[in-house]
Amino acid sequence: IKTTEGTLQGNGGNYAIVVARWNSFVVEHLLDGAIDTLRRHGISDSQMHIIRVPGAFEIPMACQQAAAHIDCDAIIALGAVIRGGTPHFEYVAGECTKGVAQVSMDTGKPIAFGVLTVDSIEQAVERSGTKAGNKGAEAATTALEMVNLMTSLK
Ligand SMILES: O=c1[nH]c(NC[C@H](O)[C@H](O)[C@H](O)CO)c([N+](=O)[O-])c(=O)[nH]1
Repeated sequence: IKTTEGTLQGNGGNYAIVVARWNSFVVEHLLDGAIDTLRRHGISDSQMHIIRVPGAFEIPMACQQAAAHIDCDAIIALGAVIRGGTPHFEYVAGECTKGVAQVSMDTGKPIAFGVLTVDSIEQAVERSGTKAGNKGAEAATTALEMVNLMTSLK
């Protein structure tokens, strides 16, 4: 059975990292995890481009513009949508998730989804470098693998 899969080897790919400013006390740890993971796989800082947006709702648009105008082989989307007791959470989390998936398919660019959608600040802290790992680091690993996969499929 022929199988193609991406390795986690460093590569010459360029990585756009779209980062939301909302809940930055958590999101900055996701960013640190993503950058550290890329560096440890041999990606140089010159292969990374950080794009900052106000909140998760703006992430899809920034991903779309990055895919269109920036030389990037993959995008890493980082943010934290924390349920604040308002229905706002549902709309923001839902639109961000749907928007990122849509942009990835429309542009053919891999977008690693490192946007936390959690019920509490504690859950967000757990997923940004404590008990439940670092979702930013995981997203960076996904991006590396997808860049290598895309190369293998060509
Ligand atoms: O990134 C987030 N944006 C949030 N809202 C802002 C939104 O992403 C937009 O920036 C805003 O609506 C302006 O368009 C959040 N909440 O409202 O809870 C949140 O938890 N996280």
